[in-house]
Order: sequence, then structure tokens, then C-alpha cells
Amino acid sequence: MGNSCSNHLGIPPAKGPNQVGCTDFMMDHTAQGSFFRLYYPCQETEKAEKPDWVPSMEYFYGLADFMKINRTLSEKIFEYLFGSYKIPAYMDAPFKSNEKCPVVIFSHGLGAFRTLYSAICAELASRGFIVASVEHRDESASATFYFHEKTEPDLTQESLPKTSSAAVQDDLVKDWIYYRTLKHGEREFPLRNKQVKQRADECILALDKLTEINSGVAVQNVLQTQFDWTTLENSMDLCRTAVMGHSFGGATVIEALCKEVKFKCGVALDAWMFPLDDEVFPRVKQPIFFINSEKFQWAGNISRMKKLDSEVVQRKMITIRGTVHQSFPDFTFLTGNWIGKLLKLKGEIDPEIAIDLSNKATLAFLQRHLGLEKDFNQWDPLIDGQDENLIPGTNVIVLQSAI
Ligand SMILES: CCN(CC)CCN(C[C@]12C[C@](c3ccc(C(F)(F)F)cc3)(C1)C2)C(=O)Cn1c(SCc2ccc(F)cc2)nc(=O)c2c1C=CC2
Repeated sequence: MGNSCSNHLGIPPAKGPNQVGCTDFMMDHTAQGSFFRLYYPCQETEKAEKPDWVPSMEYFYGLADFMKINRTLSEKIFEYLFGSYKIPAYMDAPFKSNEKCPVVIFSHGLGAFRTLYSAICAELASRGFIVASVEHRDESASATFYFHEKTEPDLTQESLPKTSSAAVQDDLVKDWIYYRTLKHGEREFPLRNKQVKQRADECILALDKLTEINSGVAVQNVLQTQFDWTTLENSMDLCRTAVMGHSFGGATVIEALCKEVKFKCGVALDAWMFPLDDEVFPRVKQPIFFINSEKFQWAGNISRMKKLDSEVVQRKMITIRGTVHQSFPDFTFLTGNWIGKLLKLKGEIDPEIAIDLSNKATLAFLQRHLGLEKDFNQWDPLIDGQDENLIPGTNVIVLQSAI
């Protein structure tokens, strides 16, 4: 088309002063354990590889199920469209920071998984944060897995034991958990409310694991990675922790703040408020920042956010002009303009400008409420929506009676 494509396709590199490393952590061989991708400031390094954006085909299968498109067709499309993308971070690069890092726990949206918000998580890590992007096992992810030991005797022909006792295989088997669709006639709220509670518990468990790792306790990681977790001893400032999430992950932010006061503040990206009980709202005491897209929000959803308005604690809201719900996950960077707009993966605004505004406003809010001594306060005006591409509060009309 016309002049050559000006915007290179790919996840934009982080803008902060630190190089970014990433590695994966899985606590044990159960679906109840903690599973997250860690993004962190790392040493300058050439030899480390940038990992594939989607770690294995099962995630694409799950995504196809979630999108209700046929697996084999989608396998080709996803592989062709997204198979070769790399994450803007170095896998298992050695951790490096000359100061204690504040911590963010990140919660993905419905049908997503831990790797899909790398532009946001890598940006925070490049600014000196340690970010754990949780992969939820509540059946809201497109796909996720855990291991279980296959200890039942394996009596298949080729492994007939030489000895009398049955051969016991203790190799690890990956069990996949796929997205749970709503059954016909099933009411959505009970499922989503149960899931948001599990999601909050999984964010709290991830924080607890990071706390153990920070204290130098020897922590087991059942994933065979080349990362040395002992280098993270005494690296985190666990008085400065926040919880952040997109859509269903935004509801998870509210639930997690309510359950765990160690989370000093929350950032909810285009939050989907439906899964939350009304009785949660008065029990949240921490500052919250709602960063909304222009197209996704509606009066009922906004009026639930407004139930969290407070005179005594900071509750802020901005809307980014020209954005859609998918302007926050990485997909928004990975297709050309017209297909992106067709699939509603792109809005009118340049995706990199949108995510840059979201990230800078987030950094300013985190500095303010975690008491950081950085220069993120330069972006304070963004918290009040002072930018040509921002709207203070919301573009959605909410009837006074609905609040
Ligand atoms: C028909 C399916 N139906 C399911 C209930 C609605 C599906 N849907 C709209 C979609 C996700 C969409 C998407 C992805 C990915 C491509 C691709 F082509 F790029 F792969 C295309 C098109 C399909 C836009 C949403 O659920 C929106 N949404 C999301 S989307 C989070 C997500 C999921 C997968 C990703 F790869 C990236 C991000 N997270 C939430 O927490 C909530 C909602 C709605 C309410 C709460």
C-alpha cells in the first residue's frame, strides 16, 4: 500500500533506562500452585534469547476455543500472523539492580494468559520494577498448564520391566487447563465471582512467593529454567507493592486490594466490574487508578467504578481517546492497520502512543502511592487527564441516579 509501512510491526521496546529480563516460575506440581512470568531489570547482555511471545501451540488452541473459531484453521492463522513474534525482553538474563525494586503483580484478562501484556510489564521493569504476570488457573485463561508426576506403573509393552516389580515412571506430564465456556443456561455471575476470588488469591500467593524469594528461603521452581533465583535475595522492596490488571484482571485488582493490605495501590486497565460483589466496594481502602478505553466502557460498568469514589483516599479515572479494549494487550501491535481495526484490535489512535500514555500515567500514580524517589512525577498531569489524547474521568454518560 502507498508508502512503505512506517510503523514496524512488533511489540514496542521498553523506554526506561534498564534492560529487561524475563523468566518463568511455577511453584509445584499442582493447579493450586503459583505460576507467573517475571519481568525484571537485567544486566546488558547479548547472548540471551528473546523468548517466543506465545510459548506453545496449546495457547493458540485455547485462544481458538475462546474465540469460538475452529482449531486447525486458527492454528495456521495464528502461526502465520503471530508465530514469529519475540518479547521485548531477554530470557533468563542475569538480574541487575543497584537499588531495591518495587513490585507489581499483574493479572490478565478473560481468554488471555501470562505473556500477552509484555509491552506493559517490560516497560515497568525497564523503569526498575519487578513484575510478576500471573497465569490464572481459574479456567478464565485461554490455556494454562501444570505438571503432575505420572507415578502409576507403566505396563506398556516396551517398558515391561526386567525386574519383577512394575516399572514406575515418575516423569512429569503436562496437564492443560483450557478456557471454560459458559454452559447453556448457566448464570454468569456465580462463575465470574468464584473466579475473581480465586484470581485474587493467586495474586496474593504470587506476592507471598516473591516474599519468600526475597528473604533468601530456598524456593523450588518446577520449570527447568537457567535463571538463578537466589540472585533476587534482598532485591525487592516489599513495602512498595501494587496490583495491576486488564479487564477481568481489573476486577481482580479490586478484589486483591480488598483481601491484601500489602498491596498499597491498584491500577485497573479497562476494568470489567461485573464479577465483583457490591459488598467489596466499601472494604477497599487503597488508592485506585482506572485507565479506560474510549470504546469498551458502558454506564453500568462506570457506575460501579464510581461506587469506589472516596473523599479520603485517591480514586482517579482517565480515558484514552481513540482506544478499544484490545489497546492494552500486545495484540494491538501485531497486525497491520486495517486488519487490526477490522478485528477491533486497534482503535483510531496509534497503539504505541496509547500504551505510552497508559504506562506513563501508571508510573506517575505508582510513584505517588508507593512513595518512589524517581522522576515519574513529571507525568502527574496525565493522572488528571491533561493531554490532548486523554479525557479526565470518562466519556460515558452515567445518570446520577445510577451511581
Ligand atoms: C467471542 C468470545 N467472547 C468471549 C466471552 C468475547 C471475546 N472478547 C473480545 C475479544 C478478545 C478478542 C480477540 C483476541 C485476540 C485476537 C487475535 F486475533 F489477535 F488473536 C482477536 C480478537 C475477542 C477481542 C472478550 O472477551 C473481551 N474481553 C477480554 S479480552 C482479553 C484478551 C483475550 C485474548 C487475547 F489474546 C488478548 C486479550 N478480557 C476480559 O477480561 C473481558 C472481555 C470482555 C469482558 C471481560
